[in-house]
Amino acid sequence: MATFISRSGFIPSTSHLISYYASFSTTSMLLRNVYREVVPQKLEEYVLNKLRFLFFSKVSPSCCSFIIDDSWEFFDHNELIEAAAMYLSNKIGVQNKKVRVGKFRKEQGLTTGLVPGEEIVDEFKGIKVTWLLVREKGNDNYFMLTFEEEHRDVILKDYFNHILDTHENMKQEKKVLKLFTKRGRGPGQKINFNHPSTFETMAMDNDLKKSIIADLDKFLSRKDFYRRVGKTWKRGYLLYGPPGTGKSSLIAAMANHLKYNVYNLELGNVRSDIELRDMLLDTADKSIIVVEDIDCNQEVWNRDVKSSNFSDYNIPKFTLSTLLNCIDGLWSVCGEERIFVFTTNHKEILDPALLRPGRMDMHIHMSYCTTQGFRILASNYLEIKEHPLFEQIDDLIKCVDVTPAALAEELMRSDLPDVALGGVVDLLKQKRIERDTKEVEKAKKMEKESDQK
Ligand SMILES: Nc1ncnc2c1ncn2[C@@H]1O[C@H](COP(=O)(O)OP(=O)(O)OP(=O)(O)O)[C@@H](O)[C@H]1O
Repeated sequence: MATFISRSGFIPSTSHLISYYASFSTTSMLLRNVYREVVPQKLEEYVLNKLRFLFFSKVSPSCCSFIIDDSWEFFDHNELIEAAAMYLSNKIGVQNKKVRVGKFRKEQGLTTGLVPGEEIVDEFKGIKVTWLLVREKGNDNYFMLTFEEEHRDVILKDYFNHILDTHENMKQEKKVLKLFTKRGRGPGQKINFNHPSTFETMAMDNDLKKSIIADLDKFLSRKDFYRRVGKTWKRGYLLYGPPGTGKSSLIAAMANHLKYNVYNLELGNVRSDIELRDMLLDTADKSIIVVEDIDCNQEVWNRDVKSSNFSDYNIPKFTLSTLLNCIDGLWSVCGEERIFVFTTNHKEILDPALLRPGRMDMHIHMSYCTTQGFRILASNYLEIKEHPLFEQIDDLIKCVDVTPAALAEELMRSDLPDVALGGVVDLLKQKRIERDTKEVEKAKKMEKESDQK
């Protein structure tokens, strides 16, 4: 058992101990208040910063430091500052007792930041790098990173590139996507693009889905390749299939996957080659440029009709060749990282120039729903993987043409799987009756025709 004995050998009583403690805590509170009154918080931060700075600079003779600031007289904004701030925001952890938090218009979710005086220890290729955000009176904040001198080259060449690349990826991740609708010259309409479609929610053949994702990822990673072979860094996809098979949904899934903005070009109102060129030039890098239902404007797509022949103001005055030349020619000199998507319900009537190899890199057939596709829809809408009605639905889907859109509409009618799937069975049976009736009528017609012969 512990005993308290004073220097004089006198053992203090409990009441003495309590009164000592009370007077000690009152004195310390008083001193703390006086300190707060006399030393303002900003001064305290300043002194602590200075001490940390001195400690960091003198931490070891084999250490060296880089400063990342924005006071370069003859240069514009130092991009490394923004990149470092975002890079470090991902490294902030429980060891950081004070953290800045913000929400910014162009970013999804919250953003965290380092507070002056706080440090972060990062590791790159086994090298320890210590970061400190420093606030100096009258100057902007700057970053100081300290590491062993022998790694100077790796830090300069590889570490900073790693930070810039990570920053670029993080920016893409946090980006709020935009949908631009362009009808001719001018900025057009711009809204936030919040389409929920992703490759996961797309009801389509799994192998096709994987091959599209692989193609997009390959495109993203081949910047140097395109440069080396002297080709424009762009890719074209032609999506074709009946209405309601998910062409628009697939474009949204591609945009969400790539984190690209979407430009929806409405070509119906474009009056001249120049207007078309301006419209295309007005689109930004890292975007998907969409022309939907290209089969709907036959005049536009017929390459035999020369634009100058049109006198009627209501008829579009450019041809498919103009569009294709714009895409091929324009971006070979001034654009990069663009995806072009054309959609059609009738591939068979498209101008062969568009279908020529090299024009649209990938032709994607969006087909009627398959049994595999239906499982994805059931999982999306009802959150179920199995159900006794699935077998019957599979058999019916195999023998009728039904779009994912029609099935999705049926699945939305109820949250109860029995009810929603019952509706799907009724829809498919109805489609089977329609199909049988059509086949009977067709057979009768053929019989009649052969009788007449
Ligand atoms: N393959 C699919 N996977 C998941 N949902 C789909 C799919 N196809 C259609 N849908 C659903 O049906 C709706 C309509 O589909 P969407 O507009 O993408 O079809 P579309 O082929 O572009 O039609 P259109 O040719 O008429 O423009 C979508 O919002 C989505 O809910």
